[in-house]
Amino acid sequence: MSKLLRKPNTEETSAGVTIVHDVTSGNSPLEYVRFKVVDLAPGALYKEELGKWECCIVALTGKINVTDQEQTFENLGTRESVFEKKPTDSVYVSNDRTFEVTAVNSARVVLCYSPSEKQLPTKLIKAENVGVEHRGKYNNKRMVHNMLTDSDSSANSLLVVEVYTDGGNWSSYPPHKHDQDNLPHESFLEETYYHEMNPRQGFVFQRVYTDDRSIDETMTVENGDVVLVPAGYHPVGVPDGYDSYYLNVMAGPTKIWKFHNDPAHEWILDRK
Ligand SMILES: O=C[C@H](O)[C@@H](O)[C@H](O)CC(=O)O
Repeated sequence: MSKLLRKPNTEETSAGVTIVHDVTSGNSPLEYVRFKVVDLAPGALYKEELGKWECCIVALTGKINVTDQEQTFENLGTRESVFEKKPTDSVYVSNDRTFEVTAVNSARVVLCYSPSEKQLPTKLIKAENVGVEHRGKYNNKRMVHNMLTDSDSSANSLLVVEVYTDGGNWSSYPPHKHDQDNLPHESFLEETYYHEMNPRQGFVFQRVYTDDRSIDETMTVENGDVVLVPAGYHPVGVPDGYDSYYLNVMAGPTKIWKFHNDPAHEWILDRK
């Protein structure tokens, strides 16, 4: 199995708290992005001290309360399934803070991390304020929820988006990359993909490849899987009959999303 593909690896770490994914610099090739998926039983509490990391706490499904020990946000979350296809609530918590998440009902929480030195204010990113963007044409259509974009000054280095791609369509396509710290031409952002499928038994194909093909992995990605993108192009193809969801975390030395399309496939964008 590709080293870039992570299957769910559940571990109950305390009463009602199950870690489903925990991507760190210690167990991945990523240095700027950390990623965690946590399942919480009703009433369960997850607590974390952040150190020099900032974190976007996403109420992926279910309802949660979040506190940074100064502010408390209650009943966050808008959906029982990501395939309700509506934005959800998130909370940005900066470095050197401690946060607690408590489940109001059964909840899945996604924790998105990137390095941070300058402490910024904790911020509730309300679902109603999440930008919804429809991209693409022909069989390249997808819908994007922009939770933390590169133009959002709420975070130091973190970008978080979620993408919906209906069956028979491609996204993160034409293939693009952002693996060179070469602004203004291209930025260097590492990336993770957290995937869900509807129906659950579905799969997508995701390729991660570099110009020199030093990385060239084509993966069958299933519900709940994570794909790591340390470098390279990273297109996703969705079979007919299934809908794809993924949540992206991106971070790098500069919080600018300046990608470079694979020249061989950029013509896709020119179709009338
Ligand atoms: O670089 C960003 C990620 O590849 C996705 O968020 C991608 O941009 C989604 C899309 O535009 O299809």
